[in-house]
Amino acid sequence: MAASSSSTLLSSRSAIKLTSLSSLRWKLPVTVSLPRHQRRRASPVFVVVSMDAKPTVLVAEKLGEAGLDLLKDFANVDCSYNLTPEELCTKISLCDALIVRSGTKVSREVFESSGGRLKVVGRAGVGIDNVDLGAATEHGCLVVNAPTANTVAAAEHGIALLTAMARNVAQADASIKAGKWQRNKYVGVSLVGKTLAVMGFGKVGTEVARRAKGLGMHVIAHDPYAPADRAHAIGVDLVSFDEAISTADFLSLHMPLTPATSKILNDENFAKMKKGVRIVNVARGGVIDEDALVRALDAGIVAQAALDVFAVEPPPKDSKLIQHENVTVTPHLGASTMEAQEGVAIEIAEAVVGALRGELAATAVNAPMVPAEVLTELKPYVTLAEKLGRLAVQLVAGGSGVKSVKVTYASARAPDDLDTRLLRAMVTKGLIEPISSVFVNLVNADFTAKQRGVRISEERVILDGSPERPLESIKVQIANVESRFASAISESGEVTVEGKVKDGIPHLTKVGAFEVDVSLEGNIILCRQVDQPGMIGIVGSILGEENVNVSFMSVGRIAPRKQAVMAIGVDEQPSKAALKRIGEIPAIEEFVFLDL
Ligand SMILES: NC(=O)c1ccc[n+]([C@@H]2O[C@H](COP(=O)([O-])OP(=O)(O)OC[C@H]3O[C@@H](n4cnc5c(N)ncnc54)[C@H](O)[C@@H]3O)[C@@H](O)[C@H]2O)c1
Ligand SMILES: O=C(O)[C@H](O)COP(=O)(O)O
Repeated sequence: MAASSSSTLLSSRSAIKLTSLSSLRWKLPVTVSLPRHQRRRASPVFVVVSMDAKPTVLVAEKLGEAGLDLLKDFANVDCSYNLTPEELCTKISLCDALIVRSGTKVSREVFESSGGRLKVVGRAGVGIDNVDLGAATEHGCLVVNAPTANTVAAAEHGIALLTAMARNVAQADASIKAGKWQRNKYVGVSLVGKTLAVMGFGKVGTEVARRAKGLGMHVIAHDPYAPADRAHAIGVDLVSFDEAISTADFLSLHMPLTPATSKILNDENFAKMKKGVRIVNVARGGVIDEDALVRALDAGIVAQAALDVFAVEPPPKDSKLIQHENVTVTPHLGASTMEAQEGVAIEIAEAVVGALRGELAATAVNAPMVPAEVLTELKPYVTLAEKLGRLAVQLVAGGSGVKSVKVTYASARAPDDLDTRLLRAMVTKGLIEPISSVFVNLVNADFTAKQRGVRISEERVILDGSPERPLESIKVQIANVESRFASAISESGEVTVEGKVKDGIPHLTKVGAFEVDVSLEGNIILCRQVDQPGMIGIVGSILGEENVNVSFMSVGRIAPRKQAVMAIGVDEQPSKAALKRIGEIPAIEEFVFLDL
């Protein structure tokens, strides 16, 4: 062993930026509509959808045909539009997945009403501000979105609003239809040479910037998280918020609605803008304080605004903002092109079907993600991690209360070359599922551990040698507990189990201080006995007489003729009578049956 590093990883994660990762496929454990006992036996990585139980997907807002066709190949699809919140809560308990656009609030009540059946929410679009992500995570429900298919549509709509606003297209159209011919009234402003500040330099913002440069505008951008070199590559300077809003002739908003961006354009910030600034918003209505915008329009600070999105949708008919003569509005049409809707429908249908199958598309917003190639390599270790968690918790004596768990990964890989989030989630699953009715998956593992007061720390032991395998061993230790099997307590005082993967099969290799070697298939009996000849035969023949098939046997001892721990892998659960007979063997000091 060359070095060791230690860290506590109980991080909670609400969202992951995926722009650069969209070509990868990811997987996670999600189980659909299976009875608990079947779920537990299923591979923790891949979903098992029972052949006679097709999942049900509720499509609550209109979705393109191509997406519906994809869904129908795999699931029962219920297209029910315009549901009231109450109707949605009633229906949801019969659904494994829900697909929405921006018009449906997926509230905490929806998750609570699902009774644990809802496993995936698919947002057919980008913004997930209508989905209660915290509640989804707490309920182990994966949220996926379709972040790329409507980017160009939104950018084109932003440019359409920009140009239409500058040339009063909507107002002039209304005027001529009202029988007027007002050429002097609708003199516009030119775009060429003007400064456009793109607020939020993500997917849509970048496409708007490209197009605006093509119109001859000087484009700057503000985005605290965007890399400057990406902006420079298309000739855009990243600037501070204050510089952006104070130097722009035009502002185009492209940031998400978050607590930090809510009402970010307010009285204070309108006061910093150039008099006569023009504003386009195809992001989210909530990023503007709408009352403050009306004041800024009335004061002439803002000359014009073009808005596709509103704090409340649809906005009240008598809204001063909507009725303002210098405001151009569209009813949240940014993503509404034939092409974008077809693309979004396919993108979200693939993500939802993939998630129901156990494959997590790159668009998960509330789960750690593990690339498929990493997962393939980690798969046997994932099983090992879960089984070690199951073994460790079953070794704890009732009433002890599991609070502090340490997982140690021994690997020749560099720390940043081994993503342990999936392994940690599976240890957590193994620790918690046998002692609760909670179904734990990659989405809710950290949350569930935290909620139950279980602190899981991780340690890396960096081994010398060639890092061909991702891991050499995993050790799970539970501190400050009594054990049902005293020999499982290591010298340092924790219930300790350790395992390795051999020929692709997870093995238990250490219990407490005793080295054993038994494959983690079926169930395990651990016995501590005085090391003496014939013990394997005695226990083996009792199990044989009771028709229990032994798959593996291994004896670990401290020294010859002293204490030894025998680990026996059994295919079936031995009867009480068989276990009693084993317990009655004089040399056996303690034993425990562990259900894997
Ligand atoms: N009107 C529509 O129909 C329509 C269509 C698509 C997207 N949208 C909305 O447009 C917005 C952008 O979508 P996207 O696909 O480009 O998302 P994105 O995630 O690719 O980009 C958002 C960018 O905003 C940046 N950002 C975050 N906080 C910020 C802050 N405080 N100030 C400035 N920038 C900040 C992020 O770093 C990111 O680069 C979202 O709000 C989305 O919901 C609307
Ligand atoms: O966030 C988005 O993707 C857009 O606002 C589009 O929303 P929509 O799907 O309701 O059109």
